[in-house]
Amino acid sequence: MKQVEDIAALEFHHRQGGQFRWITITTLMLAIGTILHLVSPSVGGITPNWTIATYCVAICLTKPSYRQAVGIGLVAALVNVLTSKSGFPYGNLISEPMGALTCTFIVKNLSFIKIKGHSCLPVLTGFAATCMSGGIFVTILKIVMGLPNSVYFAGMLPLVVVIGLLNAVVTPVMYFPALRLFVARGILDSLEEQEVASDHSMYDLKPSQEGLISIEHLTYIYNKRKQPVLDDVSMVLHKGDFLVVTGESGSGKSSLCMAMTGAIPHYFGGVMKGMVYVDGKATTQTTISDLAGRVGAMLDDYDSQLVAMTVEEEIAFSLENKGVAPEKIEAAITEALEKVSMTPYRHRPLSNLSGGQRQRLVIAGVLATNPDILVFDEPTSALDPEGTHAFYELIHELNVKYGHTIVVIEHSLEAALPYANRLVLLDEGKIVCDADVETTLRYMYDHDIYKSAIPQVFACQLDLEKAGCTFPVPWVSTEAAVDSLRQMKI
Ligand SMILES: Nc1ncnc2c1ncn2[C@@H]1O[C@H](COP(=O)(O)OP(=O)(O)OP(=O)(O)O)[C@@H](O)[C@H]1O
Repeated sequence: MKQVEDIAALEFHHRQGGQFRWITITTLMLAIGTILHLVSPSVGGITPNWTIATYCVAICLTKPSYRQAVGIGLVAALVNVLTSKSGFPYGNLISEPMGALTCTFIVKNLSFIKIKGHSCLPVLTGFAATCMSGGIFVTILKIVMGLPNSVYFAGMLPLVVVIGLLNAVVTPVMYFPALRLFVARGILDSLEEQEVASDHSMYDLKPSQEGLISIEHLTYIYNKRKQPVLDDVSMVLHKGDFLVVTGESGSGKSSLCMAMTGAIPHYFGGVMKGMVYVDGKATTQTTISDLAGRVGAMLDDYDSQLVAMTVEEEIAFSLENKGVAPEKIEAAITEALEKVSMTPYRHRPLSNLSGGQRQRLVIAGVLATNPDILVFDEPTSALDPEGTHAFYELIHELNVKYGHTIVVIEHSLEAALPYANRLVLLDEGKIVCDADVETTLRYMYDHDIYKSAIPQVFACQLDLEKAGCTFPVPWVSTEAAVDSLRQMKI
């Protein structure tokens, strides 16, 4: 395990949509391979195996998993079966997946072999995959067609090696222009970027502070952006916190929320520096689905999180999706509905629910897997004042009664702050204040940052203080103001 000296400098690159890149690139390369296969002249019966060369290029470029490699091999086999003039082309169905697996094995294990800093993978894969695939193909052909040993050993196998050598030349000849093309088009990272890219498995990553979520020197730049949306952000979320994050539009609140759920860096494309730890584990060493069991998120357009027909089906769907055992689903639905006071609506169709009830249902779906941390991105933007109040009462109960740790991204602070123990202020991607509610509100006022969001009742207290008044209790809510005035016997 490698030690990390400076976590602020540790990078993680991810290109959005990366999970489908291998399909795009392989399809394109195999199409080129098929055309070359059909039109290229053979010299003395010898021609490169274009299909293998092109899928080797695709595999070297996209580094697919072994399962994906089998898929690539099967597509290549189908192309070969359909275009082959051989007496028994069906051996391709075994030989091509084996060739693609060989290529993938080399890409995963021998990438350290370089000559003068240049990757040898295209040469190695071109040769080895062709020998493996060709060797298997001619062996099957010999058995099925009953060809004599002399033809097999003196003719077929040497021919496979010769074509392997040819492919060791044509594969790099295609690889480097293809790499330049895909990098120029923004589909692939350059080789230098890939060096530092998205593999942190070799690092020994541990948080320097204890907490449910520990964010350390996090800087994040979205793809095709130059400026970071989060700039050297550090904070710790403790068990039991009710944390409100606020700031001007575009200050990076949602991005911070995405970093806590793992969507940054795993889903959104971009460059992340620094680290986010959830339960002591670096998010770059965890998958989004693992994180979903620890951090439940409700997005601002929460309606898009609803997919089923009835309330019960909706929660069951979210549980099945997270791999919960069928025998545990019934009890988990009952418990989640109880927590959000939706038990009587269990069999209701979603179309019969109000906006607030739909939101409660999304929360129930999130709660069903019992995550410790709940993150809400602008949860009240579509609710009326009554709905907003009911929402915060519910979240408060989840916090104090059920022990969930809460993070809320919020513009309208009036309703949220009475329940919060911390208020974090973001400004242009930086945390400029992380303190108790009163301190952060005062900071906003004194530094003229997002002053318009300060609850009116607190702004009133600050104006009265300017006129020389002092109060025993900060007016973070109307109730607190009344309490403060009562104590003063006014
Ligand atoms: N997927 C994305 N790709 C590129 N840029 C993005 C992406 N998402 C957000 N941004 C940019 O990042 C910056 C911060 O956005 P973010 O949504 O985190 O801020 P915010 O404080 O939540 O804003 P708002 O209150 O308006 O929702 C903005 O300039 C935004 O345009």
